[in-house]
Amino acid sequence: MGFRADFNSQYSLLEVLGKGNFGVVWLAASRHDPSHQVAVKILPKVREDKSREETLACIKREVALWGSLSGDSRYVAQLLGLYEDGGSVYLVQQRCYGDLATAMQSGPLSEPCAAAIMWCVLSAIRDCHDHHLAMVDVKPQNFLLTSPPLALPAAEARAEAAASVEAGAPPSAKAGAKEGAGARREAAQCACPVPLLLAPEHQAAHTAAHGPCVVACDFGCSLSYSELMRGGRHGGSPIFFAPEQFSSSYGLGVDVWAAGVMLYLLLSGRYPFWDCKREDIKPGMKPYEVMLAVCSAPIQFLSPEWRGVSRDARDLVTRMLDRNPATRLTAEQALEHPWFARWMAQAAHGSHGATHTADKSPARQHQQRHAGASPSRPAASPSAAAPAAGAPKRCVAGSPNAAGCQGAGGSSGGGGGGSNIVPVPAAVAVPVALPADVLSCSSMDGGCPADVFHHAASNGNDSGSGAAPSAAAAAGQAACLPAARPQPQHPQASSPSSARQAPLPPPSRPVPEPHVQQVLGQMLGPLEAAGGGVSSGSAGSEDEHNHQSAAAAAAAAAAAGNGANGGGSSNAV
Ligand SMILES: Nc1ncnc2c1ncn2[C@@H]1O[C@H](COP(=O)(O)OP(=O)(O)OP(=O)(O)O)[C@@H](O)[C@H]1O
Repeated sequence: MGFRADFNSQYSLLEVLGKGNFGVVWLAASRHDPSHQVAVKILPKVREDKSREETLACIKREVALWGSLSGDSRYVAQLLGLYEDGGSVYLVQQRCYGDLATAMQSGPLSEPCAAAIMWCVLSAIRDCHDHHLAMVDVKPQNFLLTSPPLALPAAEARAEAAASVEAGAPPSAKAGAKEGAGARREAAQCACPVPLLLAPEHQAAHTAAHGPCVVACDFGCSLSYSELMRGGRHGGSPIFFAPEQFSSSYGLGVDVWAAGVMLYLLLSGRYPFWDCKREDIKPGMKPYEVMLAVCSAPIQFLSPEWRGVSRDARDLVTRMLDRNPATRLTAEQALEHPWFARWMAQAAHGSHGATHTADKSPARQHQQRHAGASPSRPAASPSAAAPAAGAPKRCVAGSPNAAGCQGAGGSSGGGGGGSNIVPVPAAVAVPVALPADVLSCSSMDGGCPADVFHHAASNGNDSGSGAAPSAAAAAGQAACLPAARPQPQHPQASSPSSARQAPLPPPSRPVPEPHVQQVLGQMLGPLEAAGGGVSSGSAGSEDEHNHQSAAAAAAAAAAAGNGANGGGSSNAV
């Protein structure tokens, strides 16, 4: 593949950090400077379900897409070295500290914490879009912490603290019913496992040298713009799918939708269309159950976790979860939402400010404009009302008729004011079980893993009818697990005071080895030549954000006979 062949003389493997579907991620140290630690993803050159050539094509494609961003975006895990031997590929990358999904297991986060995280998520998405890439698989599992997670008090401790706040009623909690609810929420129920915007002593330490709190990883499902124009491929994690993702073509807006689902999760610990906690989502939900809920269940903020959450936060969630991709916020617009101005002021002044002078995007300028402002509410402090732990709960998606989504509900859908969703093929209604948790990247064609929808659609039935009645009934059956499980605890969880003693993040941004650019240059060449549309510069017009535009462009390209096929197969490598 043209990668370096001397991995073993450069690095020594220390311990396993995690396992993915295809490889193992190791912590490794440089042999020249053992204090220089990196993460190394070791991928076998042959996978069970495909040939060596197909496997290598998959790896090359992901590396090329990732590499086109890494280096240009500080919100993406940095790709530092590329090695191979006879049996494996070694992707040397920035050492991170677990994924966001794990870090947020202890429940909803405070608003400043969620804002700091979402700022990084949207910035990563914006940078992807500037490079003509759709991330496609935006979800907490694909954002890694850049510094060790902080220990949070156990759920019980937070509930206790909540009770004591109720009893003792500190001044902030007495300020008014509304403010009191917010204070209790922030104090006890919501903490911040990510070292940013925490106690003042932490904030002071988060100087400009410290980078984003989370970075994006895993570009295996990502699509270049021309792939989107050709109809994309059905990759990603269905529960994070935008409505248009259940149809044949979509655009960059799917990433903002998925980030909206993430924001809802960060603030409430729940998925937006199911009234149950994240860990209680029923495994094995059918694709059409997911689809009907995503396309038609109302977005509500009724669960107790939303009490005390600001109107701005809800407004941003609602605008990111706009079912019409043409009016949905772009990543850049989302970054300009007042909610960020409110909570990110300190972060902008500290960890995001001084090091971003080269970033001239409007979002960046907006961020700089607000760098001196003070947040109107204090950052989270330890204590108040944890949600009642785990009462058995039925999880029901909202009414399929509550909001329109053409194609999803047959005669019952389509009333939703401007939805331009392409009718969903009936084949999608074939009850194919989703992967265990409907959270995993479920697909790639073109040599990558098979997709539930691809699988369903491959029976050739492309008619837009037939899914609705039974599917609509089934949507109401999307259920939580029958009984809630205990809240998972972070292994280090102990007490608020131990949280305050957690180590600070590493200060500097890792620098790629010199060979990386050269190898990537060789890999990006074919991608671009194939019309991959991967760019190292910024562009990203409004049109590109609109899947209608993508479809129109694909149609025009097809008319011009340039090979757009609309069939969703990748030929990028
Ligand atoms: N740079 C990193 N630093 C620290 N830990 C990492 C890093 N990259 C990945 N990990 C850990 O390793 C685990 C597996 O990562 P990997 O990217 O292989 O899994 P995955 O998301 O399932 O990807 P894929 O579906 O492509 O196999 C992650 O869950 C994460 O905890």
